[in-house]
Amino acid sequence: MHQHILALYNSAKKQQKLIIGLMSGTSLDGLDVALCKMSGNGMNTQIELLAFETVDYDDDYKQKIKTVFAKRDCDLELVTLLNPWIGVLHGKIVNQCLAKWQLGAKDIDVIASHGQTIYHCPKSQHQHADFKHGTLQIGDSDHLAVTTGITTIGDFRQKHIAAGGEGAPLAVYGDYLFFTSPAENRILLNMGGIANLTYLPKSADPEAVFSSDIGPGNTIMDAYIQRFFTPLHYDRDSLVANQGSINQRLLDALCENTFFALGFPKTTGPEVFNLQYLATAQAASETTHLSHFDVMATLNRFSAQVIANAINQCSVNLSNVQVYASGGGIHNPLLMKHILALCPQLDEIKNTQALGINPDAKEAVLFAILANECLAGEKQRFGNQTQGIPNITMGKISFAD
Ligand SMILES: Nc1ncnc2c1ncn2[C@@H]1O[C@H](COP(=O)(O)OP(=O)(O)OP(=O)(O)O)[C@@H](O)[C@H]1O
Ligand SMILES: CC(=O)N[C@H]1[C@@H]2OC[C@@H](O2)[C@@H](O)[C@@H]1O[C@H](C)C(=O)O
Repeated sequence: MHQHILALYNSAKKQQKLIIGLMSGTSLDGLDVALCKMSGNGMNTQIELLAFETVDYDDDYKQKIKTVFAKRDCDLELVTLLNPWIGVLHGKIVNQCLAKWQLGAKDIDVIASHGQTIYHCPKSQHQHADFKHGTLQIGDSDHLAVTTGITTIGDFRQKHIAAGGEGAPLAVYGDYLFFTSPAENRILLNMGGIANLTYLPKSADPEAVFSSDIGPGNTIMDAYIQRFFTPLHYDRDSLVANQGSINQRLLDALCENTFFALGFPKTTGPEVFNLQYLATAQAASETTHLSHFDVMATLNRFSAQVIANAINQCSVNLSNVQVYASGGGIHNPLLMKHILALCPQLDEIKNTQALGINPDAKEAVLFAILANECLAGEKQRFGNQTQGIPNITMGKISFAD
């Protein structure tokens, strides 16, 4: 037996494993690195988040990725070069974190690497008869494995598409295994660049679980700030949006899109929700004259409205629903205030810290759970195939040598 197969076999049998989850999301802000102590699998999954870092990307990284990110036309040579470059860069970041945590490569069972999404196009978006859903993450796992000396599990989304899903959201798998509770119906809401949610019934009935992208979280607000408030990258503490007023005509135009009429599950990305999307809505509503502050106030409300609509749609006819939020959007006070105001049935929106997981680390932790399932999982029912949740394990394995 090959030494790495044996090592994986031994890891899979271990009572406790150390898995590093890596997430680099659509906001391009940095790499989230979550050191997870994991035991069990399936519904018995236990996680202790031992350490967490977001290692900010420098401007050079952001510029390089933005050249190809969510672009239909781009330089294929650059994509080819970025794929290993990001893998190596992520590997070096892991090495820095390990040094800081005083751990060595041998202490870690596996790395779970999401990679960097550069394009996502479900069929509802590309509408090409010859093709099914498509998604592309770069930051090759072989390069991560060689750079760190740690077996790396990556490229999680392709299996999901191969088995009938859209390649996202994958959060539902980890959410179901770790956050399901007989005490209450739960909505796990993540607000990164794109917002998504998972509904977890207290019955734990896989048939009733569902998950979907919702629409923009921070992505259009971030793009607007980066364009008009250089050198800011986002509207920290809603300082800009707070200075403007919501323009109802622009808000209505922003809400006019076929994506919102689609039922759950559905997925999207900055390929759709971007500055061009805003420009089209401004032209349609004759609001091109608005101040930057009013545009930001309206964009903030737009995100809140689509998020609140999704929560309300999920929780109709249900009592005892608690929402647990995560992702960078929880730090945007105006966004949180609007969402709560638009969901009158909710007394509060908690965050996943109340369930023991740092809300900024949640997505990275979720990929660690997917890797744990790839390694130690058994046949598990997660959800209903027609709800875009095929019963599969995900991830491709890269050895270090
Ligand atoms: N203090 C803050 N005030 C306002 N917004 C904030 C604050 N902190 C973070 N954010 C927002 O959160 C974003 C980052 O969120 P997060 O890291 O969850 O995104 P992501 O993981 O890249 O996205 P996705 O989940 O779509 O892949 C920032 O770009 C910013 O818009
Ligand atoms: C293709 C892609 O990278 N999608 C991301 C993105 O960011 C949020 C939302 O859109 C979600 O669908 C997904 O990430 C999370 C981790 C998921 O798959 O659950």
